[in-house]
Amino acid sequence: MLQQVNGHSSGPDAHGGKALREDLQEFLGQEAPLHLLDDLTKVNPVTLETVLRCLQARYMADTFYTNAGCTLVALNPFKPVPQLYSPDLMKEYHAAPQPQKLKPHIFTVGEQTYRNVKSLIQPVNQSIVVSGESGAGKTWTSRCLMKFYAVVAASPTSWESHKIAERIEQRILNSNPVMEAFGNACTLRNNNSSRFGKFIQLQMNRAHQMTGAAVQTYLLEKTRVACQASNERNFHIFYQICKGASADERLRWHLPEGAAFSWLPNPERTLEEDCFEVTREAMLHLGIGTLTQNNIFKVLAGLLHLGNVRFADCEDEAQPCQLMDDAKGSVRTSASLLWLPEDPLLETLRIRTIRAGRQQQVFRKPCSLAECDTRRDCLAKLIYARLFDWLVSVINSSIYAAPDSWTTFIGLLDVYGFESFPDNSLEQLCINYANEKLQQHFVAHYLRAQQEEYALEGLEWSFVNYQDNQTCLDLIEGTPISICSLLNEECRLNRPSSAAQLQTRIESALAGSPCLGHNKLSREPSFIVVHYAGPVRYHTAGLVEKNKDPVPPELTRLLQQSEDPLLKVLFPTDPEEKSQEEPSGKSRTPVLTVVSRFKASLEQLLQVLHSTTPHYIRCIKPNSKGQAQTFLREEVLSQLEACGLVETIHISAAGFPIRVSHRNFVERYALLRRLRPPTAPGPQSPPLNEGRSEWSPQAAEAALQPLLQDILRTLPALPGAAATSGDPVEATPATVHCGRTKVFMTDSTLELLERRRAQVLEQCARCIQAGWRRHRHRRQERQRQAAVLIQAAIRSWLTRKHVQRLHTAATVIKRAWQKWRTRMAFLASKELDGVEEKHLFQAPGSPSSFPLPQAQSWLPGAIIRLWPLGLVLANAAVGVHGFQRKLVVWACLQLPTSSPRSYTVQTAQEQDGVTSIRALPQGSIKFHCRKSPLRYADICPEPSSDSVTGFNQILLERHRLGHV
Ligand SMILES: Nc1ncnc2c1ncn2[C@@H]1O[C@H](COP(=O)(O)OP(=O)(O)OP(=O)(O)O)[C@@H](O)[C@H]1O
Repeated sequence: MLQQVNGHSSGPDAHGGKALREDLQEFLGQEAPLHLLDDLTKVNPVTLETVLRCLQARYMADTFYTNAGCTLVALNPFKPVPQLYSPDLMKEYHAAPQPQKLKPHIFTVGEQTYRNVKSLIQPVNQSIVVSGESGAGKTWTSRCLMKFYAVVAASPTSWESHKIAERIEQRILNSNPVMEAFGNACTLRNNNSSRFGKFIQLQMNRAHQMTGAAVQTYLLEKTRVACQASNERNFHIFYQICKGASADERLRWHLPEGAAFSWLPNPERTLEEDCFEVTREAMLHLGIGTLTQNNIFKVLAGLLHLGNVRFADCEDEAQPCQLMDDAKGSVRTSASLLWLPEDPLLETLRIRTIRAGRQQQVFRKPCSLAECDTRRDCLAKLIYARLFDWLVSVINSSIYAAPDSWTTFIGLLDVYGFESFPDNSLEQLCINYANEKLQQHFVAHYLRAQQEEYALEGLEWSFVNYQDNQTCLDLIEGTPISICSLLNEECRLNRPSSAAQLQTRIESALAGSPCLGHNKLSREPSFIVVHYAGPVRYHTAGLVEKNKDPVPPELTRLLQQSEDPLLKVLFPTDPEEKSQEEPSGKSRTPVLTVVSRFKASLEQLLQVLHSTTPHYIRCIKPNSKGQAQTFLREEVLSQLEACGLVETIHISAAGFPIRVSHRNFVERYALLRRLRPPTAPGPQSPPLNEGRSEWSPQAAEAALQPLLQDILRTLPALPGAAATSGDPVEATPATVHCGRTKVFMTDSTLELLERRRAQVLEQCARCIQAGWRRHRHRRQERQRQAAVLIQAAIRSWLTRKHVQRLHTAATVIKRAWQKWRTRMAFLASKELDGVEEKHLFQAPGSPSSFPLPQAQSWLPGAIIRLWPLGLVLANAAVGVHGFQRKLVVWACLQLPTSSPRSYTVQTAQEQDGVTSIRALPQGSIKFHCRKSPLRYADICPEPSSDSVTGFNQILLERHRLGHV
């Protein structure tokens, strides 16, 4: 059963078949919800058959994406699916708190990588490997992912940076139609097949905005320029020019309507990729102006005409091959379009120059017909390959970001899928070699590493057998002897060897390899390599030549003579290059073969991949005809087997795809200990850099253990949290395992841990906020108290100053009052003295004549007693005037009415005041009452019983009475 599960069984035995049928019957019971299973790991049991049924059910229900553990399986719908890639859906996945909870989609992978970059968990850089057969949808998927990043990684803060980001993204997206026009072609398997591998690095700045990109291409199938398989086409760009050029351009490029070109097969087929305008527009956006574009298209037209150059076989070997009659015009047109001199062009195509001897003597040897054709094809391939590389460099410089402007990247790898044709050659060997390498990377990343690590970490784990392709890789690229080394050796020795000889050499040198096979029935010399995806037979004919990819130096020299501005850029006169391109047979410099160049670029790519967190999208082609709603089980099955998907599902379902070192785990999740009930104090986190002098890995591990256990003890809290998410699988207790140096967990556990961590961080943030508010309140309170204190001190100081001023004023008043009183007393006494004297010497019979002793005895008392009352009454008698008033005053003063002449009262009510009272002795007493100008004169400073006081007091009272 296990063998079947892993797809290794050669044929089901009776018992296995019965068991499988039973399983299937059980499974059939669940068939109804089959299309609802988002993850193939939930299919039970995980067999090719059940996985296939699940995929088919989903495909028929128009559900094209399914998870397979850590991999996303993408089925090609072969029809436009509205809303499946809409910007709204992109935003929905981007905004989702947990995109994994949404339906499986390439946007889930895109969002996951984007969040990983943001989380800064090592390794920060991400890569997405999109693999699958030709036509399975790799390019489509990469394009959609680029659009996704263009939408989500473009939320810059300022308008200016928004514009810059938009421009960069637009350029990155514009690079697609240009590269597809020049690098894609219609093949038997895909109308828009990428004939090159592509790794795009989307570079992001600290704010996680896309600031630039870099494109690396691999192994362009340049032979297609000059040689196309039947029913296939040349690169799209040739058809675009021929169909889309204006009348004027046709004239300039010598492309009349309906012209036949031998390198332009099947021109009658019209594809949507033939849109010339789209390519021109995109080139313009990438900074390739109309002039340069026209130059490029002129050169391409020149290549088309070159393809029409035909030679006739010449019987005399000493003579160069003659041109066919109808080819003369083609040579002329081609030479003029490539801006090359016509005769040297023709001569270079037909005559070989050989340098030999110490003096490097030059010999000229006419080429055979086959050689002429090869040289012509080589010239075209050389120009096209350089043009493609130049375009990639222009695209790169257009989307380039300075190294200090980006910090992280997401890499998108779109490589040609595994290929197996009836006739396979060096191209297929390289492509399948690349796929083997990527498969190994995948295996190393997910399967082998996982299992080896489990064993190392002491985890009990029932291992799954997986197909290790190292033996196959050893056969292809191993040292000291492998297919690559043997091919390179042939090129280096430059010895003439037939296809059969090469086959024998490979078979004898690598006889011990289990992955090398031989088809004895085949008439053509070949060898078989048993790849992880199946055996492929490679023909040895032409293998060495293709590997050499020889460029006759005369061809390069010829192109260096061109006056064409573009060709001048593509073929600069560089002496170093010249010496490299002229390897003599005895040269010791290692020959740069196609295989060695490809191997080097592949190793570089794998280095980048190894330094990133990889994600895998396996594209599956439901049928080879490109029809919608057609699911051919056999074809899908072979693809599932080829990509080792079932093994992946099986191991991912039961394994722990997440592993974190103890140290990182403690660093990140130590705060979860806050979730523990406060009664049990746990161990304190040791400072991670403490005690460097005595530091040892073992000691550090030991120190981390209690902490780790403490954190893991908080995990019983997790099922509760899981329950809220509504997924009972998350509540499984055995989702975390603590190994010797690492903690292993499932995706769902990691998700829960992250959620809990976010909760704790939120609590912490709240705590900090509360603390800060408390602190701020306290500080404000202290400030308020201090202000009150200062205000009180100032007020007290001001009051004291005020009282002092009052005191000084009172003293001044007191002094003035005393002075005034003394003066008044003096004046009064003086006046009285004057009156008395006057009275004494007055004639008898005057109205106020009293006997002196009597007057002396009652007068002062009467004055003192009566004047206040008199004044009061005098002033109180409001409304009484004239004599009546006098009478009132007299009455009040109890003056003797019998002798009215003895006193005089002068009132002036109309002025609110008493002018004077004159009483007995006549004219002896006179009070001058006047309102005091002093503010405090109403207060008697030192009242004494016998002093005359209260003038002003009386006046004030009177005044108040007047107001009543
Ligand atoms: N998600 C999709 N929705 C609709 N059509 C799709 C989708 N994916 C792929 N296709 C269709 O399938 C065709 C082939 O896809 P694509 O060119 O991406 O394949 P590929 O794997 O890149 O092939 P190759 O390796 O030959 O370049 C596309 O031209 C398109 O018509």
